Amino acid sequence: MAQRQTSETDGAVILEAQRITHLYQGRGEQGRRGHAPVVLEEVSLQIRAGELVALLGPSGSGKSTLLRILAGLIRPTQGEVRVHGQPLRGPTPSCALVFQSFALFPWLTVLQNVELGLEALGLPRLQRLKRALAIIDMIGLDGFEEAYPKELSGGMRQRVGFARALAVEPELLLLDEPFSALDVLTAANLRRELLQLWYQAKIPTRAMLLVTHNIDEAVSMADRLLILGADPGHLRAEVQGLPRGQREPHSPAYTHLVDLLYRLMTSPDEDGAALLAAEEPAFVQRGQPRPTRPYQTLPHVAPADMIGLLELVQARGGRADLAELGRELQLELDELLPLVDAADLLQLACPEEGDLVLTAVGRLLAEADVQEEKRLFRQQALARIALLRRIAEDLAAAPGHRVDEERYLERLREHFSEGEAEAQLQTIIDWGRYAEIFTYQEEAGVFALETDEETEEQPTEAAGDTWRRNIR
Ligand SMILES: Nc1ncnc2c1ncn2[C@@H]1O[C@H](COP(=O)(O)OP(=O)(O)OP(=O)(O)O)[C@@H](O)[C@H]1O
Repeated sequence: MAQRQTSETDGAVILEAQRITHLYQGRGEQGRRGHAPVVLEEVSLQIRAGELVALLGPSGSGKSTLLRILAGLIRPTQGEVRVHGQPLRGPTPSCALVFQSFALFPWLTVLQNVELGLEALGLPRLQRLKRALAIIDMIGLDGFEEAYPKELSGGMRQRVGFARALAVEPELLLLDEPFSALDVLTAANLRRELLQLWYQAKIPTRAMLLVTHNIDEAVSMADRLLILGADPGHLRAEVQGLPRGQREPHSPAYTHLVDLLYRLMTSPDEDGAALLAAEEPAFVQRGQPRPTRPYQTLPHVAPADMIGLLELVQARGGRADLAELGRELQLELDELLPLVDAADLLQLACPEEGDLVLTAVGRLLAEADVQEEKRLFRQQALARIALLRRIAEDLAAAPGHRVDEERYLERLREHFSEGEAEAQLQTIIDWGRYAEIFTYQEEAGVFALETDEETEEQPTEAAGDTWRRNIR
């Protein structure tokens, strides 16, 4: 592909975020003892003319929130965004967003959807129409001007999303996983066409910031990569991309960078910049130390899925390359990382130099029958997951061996948003049920100990025995 024509102003800072900290003071948080989870902490970055920057990070690390802050859609709790040195006070035509979900108005035609973005610019009707038609043509939607979104394939809908954003001729295009809802081939086509338009300077966009979960996408597109860590979201490392023209998949440099990124992303507790610098100083620009993690965060995965991954690794001799696993299973980072994170948290496997390596218990579990699998999972879960252990201990001590979930939700809400607190509890429920640590009565929102016929006759003592038997 042709290289992007460079311009005199390449390298000039278009947008700068200074020490952005954000707390969601949403409906769920108001009035509750002043607690609101910190979503982003002290994030500073710059986007310069001429570059495409990828923003990678685990699910929930605040990538979308950061993008919305940079677009002027959300005002950060602390810190400031500046566009060409001027404080950003709200949405600006200089920065346009493309969403993963396309976000089109179904009752408007393609042309009307694209024109909509131009209304805010206050252009006369004829000029709006001309500009919208030109961009529709350029983005490959010629002939579909009067079609409604429901008549279009996913790929074409996203073309409308791009056309709408590009119509305002933004200097900075903010892309929130724009290819992740598309099938593999459509995504590859759209990526290539976008880069072509940009490299050939057919669009006036001067820089792009791309949020992605796909490491291959990031390595093949980005000039620079920003890696966010979670709990709370912070900038872990800044990594130099490969020079354009040297990004052929499977080339040694490409594979090396992919491996490094997997390594970084699967070691959330290590100092990102230090880890990479030891490995490849030329790639690393800077990083920010991890803020202290306030509370154990569970990845939202089903135990069976994690065990499936362990079995696959075991079938390969107990060690497998994460990048290869991801590609083979067609799992993007937001799907693969939580599985790796769960296995690591339970000490069933650990990430090591871009590979996933089973621990001794992980190997046993991967080879075990269902009952033994559950027993080992239970053993690890009770040893490693503080909240599960707490519930198990409370159940053993509680009258009737029943405990209300509200007690734990209250605590979780002090550390997470309302939605995330509920999601954390749901994961605890899924893991605890799978491990047969407790039963959960959904309607009453109550945990109870596993009982069998014997325990029903003598609920108090026998149920305690069941739990004691379970955790052995
Ligand atoms: N409107 C909101 N109100 C309250 N909390 C929110 C809101 N939007 C996001 N959050 C929380 O903020 C955190 C960061 O969310 P965000 O969507 O920015 O992360 P992300 O890195 O983009 O995640 P993903 O990769 O899953 O899209 C999450 O814990 C999420 O639950």
